Amino acid sequence: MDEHMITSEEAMRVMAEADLLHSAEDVAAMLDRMAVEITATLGDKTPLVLCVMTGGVIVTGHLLTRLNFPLEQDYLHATRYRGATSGSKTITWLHKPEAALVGRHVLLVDDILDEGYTLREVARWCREQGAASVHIAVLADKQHDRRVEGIWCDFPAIELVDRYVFGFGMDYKEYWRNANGIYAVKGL
Ligand SMILES: O=P(O)(O)OC[C@H]1O[C@H](OP(=O)(O)OP(=O)(O)O)[C@H](O)[C@@H]1O
Ligand code: HPA
Repeated sequence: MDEHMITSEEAMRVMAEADLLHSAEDVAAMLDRMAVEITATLGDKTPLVLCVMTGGVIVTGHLLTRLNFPLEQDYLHATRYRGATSGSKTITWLHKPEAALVGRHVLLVDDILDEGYTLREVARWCREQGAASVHIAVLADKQHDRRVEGIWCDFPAIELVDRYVFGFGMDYKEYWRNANGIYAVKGL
């Protein structure tokens, strides 16, 4: 068993003890607002929306149904936590988009901006590929002073306290990405 894995019984206990920070209704309202802001900025730019897998999959799906303008969709997979609750400083690319980025207005969509290593590297790579612009949208923008230099967020849906969170795409040791809301792990 992977050192970071927990049993489904432990996963049940984590959920039972967790604090609900934002309900599904809160999240929906914040995504509505985010979609309006993205539309104002990118609605006439036919952006290429890139989902940052795995965590970005749920927010990307919910967001896309709120964007009523022409866009293209692709995905990438970059990871640095790999099931742990603290990450390495370097990211591992597991998949790069098929779509050409040259001259495109790219919108990166991810679940959480935490220390920022992941999105900083992904954004740097997009620019290196020739993107005309790179915007970043995240469901959760965690508030603390450990952010790396050179990262930004154009469209944060929710500002979060500095706790380890799960739900709506975010995992606790690979569980509960499916939780319909944002929860904080007890004690973390
Ligand atoms: O701002 P950072 O401190 O870099 O952390 C945020 C990143 O960490 C998580 O991905 P993870 O590495 O867990 O990959 P996964 O989505 O495939 O689980 C999350 O989905 C973000 O991409
Ligand atoms: N929860 C889940 N995944 C994460 C977090 C978090 O708080 N920070 C970075 N990746």
